[in-house]
Amino acid sequence: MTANDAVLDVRDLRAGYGSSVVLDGLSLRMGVESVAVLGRNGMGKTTLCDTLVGFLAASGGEVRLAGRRVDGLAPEAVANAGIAYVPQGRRLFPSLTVDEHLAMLARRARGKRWTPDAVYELFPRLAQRRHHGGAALSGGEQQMLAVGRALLLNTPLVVMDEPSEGLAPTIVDVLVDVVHQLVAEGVAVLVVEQNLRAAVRLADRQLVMVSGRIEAEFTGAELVDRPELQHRYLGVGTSPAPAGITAGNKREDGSDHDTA
Ligand SMILES: Nc1ncnc2c1ncn2[C@@H]1O[C@H](COP(=O)(O)OP(=O)(O)OP(=O)(O)O)[C@@H](O)[C@H]1O
Repeated sequence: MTANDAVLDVRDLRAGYGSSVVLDGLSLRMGVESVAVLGRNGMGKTTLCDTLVGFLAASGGEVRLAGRRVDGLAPEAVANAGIAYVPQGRRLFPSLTVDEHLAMLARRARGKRWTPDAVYELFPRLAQRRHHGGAALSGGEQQMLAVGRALLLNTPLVVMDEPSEGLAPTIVDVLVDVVHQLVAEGVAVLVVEQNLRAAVRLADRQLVMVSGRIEAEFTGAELVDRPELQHRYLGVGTSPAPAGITAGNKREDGSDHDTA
């Protein structure tokens, strides 16, 4: 991939909070593909997402989307430039229904690939719950809505922060299918993941973040069979991990684990 055909090209990105440096010269480049960023708790994965989408100002470096600088733009301008965000915790409005969430973006989605109807077709479960408020949805339904809302922006890049967190395996399957479908349709997907098994299924390349930089890159299921690398990069124990391998000290089956 050359600099010209990169969808996302991040160079020497620096960001943090006050005097605390979190992103310390992070570089990554991706084309139309799905890429996962893994790392222990506190390594700066959410900070990376927030900086890419303009929630947090970079203190140095560059972020280019299809060659165009987007660092320094406000979140809305970044979304308009072409990066949609599915934030950790989904950030939905508890008092708005599913329909109302999608209606907010319906006008700008008109005539494009992803409209509210297309989102309902992708997630039939969401269509059944269209008149329910955000607070009445299960964790899986909330994640579908958060993804659907991002799709309505019809951007060339979607950034997802820990999309599989707390989801039942069947919902993770749905998420994996959606990400593959997006890539097949020409949309790049950058996913931050704590869960190695989910990361391997969601993305062809896994980048490991250590101390605010990308320290290593793996492809396919390389990391799954290498406990010593998991221990080194993700902080998981050296004994064989159970069904789901989760970086740091987070639980695989989070408290909002659901079967919806
Ligand atoms: N709003 C904030 N103000 C100050 N420090 C923060 C803030 N948000 C995060 N940090 C610090 O920045 C560092 C990176 O946090 P970040 O949430 O980006 O890591 P992470 O890799 O996403 O971890 P996790 O998986 O636990 O969410 C941590 O040391 C964290 O305490």
